Amino acid sequence: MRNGKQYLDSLKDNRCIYINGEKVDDVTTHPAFRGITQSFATLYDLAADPANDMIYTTEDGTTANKVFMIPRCREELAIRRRAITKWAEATCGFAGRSPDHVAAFLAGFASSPEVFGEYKQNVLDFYQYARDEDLFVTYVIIPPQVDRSKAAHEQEEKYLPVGVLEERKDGIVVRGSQMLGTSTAVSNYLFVSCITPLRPGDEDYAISFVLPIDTPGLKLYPRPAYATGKESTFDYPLSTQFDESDSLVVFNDVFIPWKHVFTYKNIEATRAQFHETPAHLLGNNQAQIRLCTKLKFTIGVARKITAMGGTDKFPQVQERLGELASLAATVEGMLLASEYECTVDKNGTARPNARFLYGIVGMQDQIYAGVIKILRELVGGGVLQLPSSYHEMVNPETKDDIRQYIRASSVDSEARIQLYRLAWDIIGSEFAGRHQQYEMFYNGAPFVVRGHAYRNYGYHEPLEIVDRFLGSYTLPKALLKEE
Ligand SMILES: Cc1cc2nc3c(=O)[nH]c(=O)nc-3n(C[C@H](O)[C@H](O)[C@H](O)COP(=O)(O)OP(=O)(O)OC[C@H]3O[C@@H](n4cnc5c(N)ncnc54)[C@H](O)[C@@H]3O)c2cc1C
Repeated sequence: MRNGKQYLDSLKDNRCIYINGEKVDDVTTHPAFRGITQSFATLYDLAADPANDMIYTTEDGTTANKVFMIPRCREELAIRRRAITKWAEATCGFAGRSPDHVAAFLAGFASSPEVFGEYKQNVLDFYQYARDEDLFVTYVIIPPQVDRSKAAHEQEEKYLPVGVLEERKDGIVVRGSQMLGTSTAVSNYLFVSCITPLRPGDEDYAISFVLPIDTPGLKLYPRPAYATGKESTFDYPLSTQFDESDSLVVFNDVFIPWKHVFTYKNIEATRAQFHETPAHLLGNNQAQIRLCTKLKFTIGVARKITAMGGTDKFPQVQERLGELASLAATVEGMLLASEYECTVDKNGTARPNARFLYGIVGMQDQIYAGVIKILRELVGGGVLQLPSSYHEMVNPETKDDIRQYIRASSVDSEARIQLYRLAWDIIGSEFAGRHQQYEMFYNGAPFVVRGHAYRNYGYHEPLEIVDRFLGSYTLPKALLKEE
């Protein structure tokens, strides 16, 4: 189990990241990444402290972080959920790609290694290595947006999505790009593959591999950072601490040794790694645990704001709070149902129930947007009736006005501004806007996630009920005789 300092030290390598016209020298000190690296360091400290109950004994007898656990029964899913929740609470659910997300995919891969055929030992070895070293692995599994109506091999140039350029005795060389590496800039390893359906002819893109972030030829181009230029956590509590960054990832002829290859020019294995193993289920289970915490946090902010402004006494406001409660409870209920109704597969891995898990995944964009809309409604213009920064709260020429007019009857000016600033970082800042985009797309476009819900519902039961009912009546016998 590594601690926060060891995590920070592990980031000081030769990674190649360009932002705002410059190459980043050290992500742990650069203003765009300093906040999030500190936050992730806190997660590692938290996990390393036995008091937080995040350490388990692995099947090999070593000790590791529970986020890497392969759950074998319902109780182990619950144990894993409690560990993931600890991390989610430390980031208020606002770090989508904390290290537990891809750890869940790796655990899922390693639990069904046969899916990887001749590369299965590579998968097992890397899982064990990542688990035992407590590595932070991120992923890019979506081809870049160029022309979505065309297959990978039909794009106007061969290496737009990442593909095999050369096969060598000791490994492969890949070229191209992939979107959109959340937290990749501050992680240790990257898992690269393609989760979107591949077609015959796409074999060069039907690959999966891992590589260290500082591999020569790997370049990251992050979007603008929301922490940059924000001087104070008091003014932007989430932007300054939890902006995990999203990067376009470019592979300029990158060498991958065979030991790091999981699937190779194999369309079926590249699909099956996600959906025949429990990887997609366990990864999405982690994502829903995080979402649960985020919704609880957001609802807590709404509850506090309405109490502070005295609006919670209005029945109309209570109704809106009730709506928030229903939305959050639905997510939590579906998460727990997926755990309760889990099944143990042929390899002895507990798989969260797909009907409930994908049922909620398919609604996530609407639920999150709904929660944000209600919070917007409840805060009114209060989130904009704030000074531009904390400076006005301390400047002798302005502080008395601020104290006098930005207040609530129950708390002082500072507490009110602090809470409303937080609300703005949830609903209105650039960070907030990106989070709406994240919850809508991180798992695929809305039509994709609802496709998962459709495919995994299990229609035998409803069809049986309908057929039984239809079978209970026919045309009147007398009429049939007349025919
Ligand atoms: C904040 C954020 C973080 C992300 N982090 C990661 C990450 O860490 N790793 C990673 O691999 N990916 C990540 N992604 C990428 C994410 O997986 C993709 O955004 C997602 O798969 C959807 O692809 P797209 O954005 O290219 O949208 P598209 O697939 O281009 O879809 C955009 C819209 O076009 C329409 N459309 C497109 N194709 C079709 C079709 N076939 N049929 C009907 N309508 C269609 C739909 O209206 C759809 O909503 C992230 C995305 C976001 C926004």
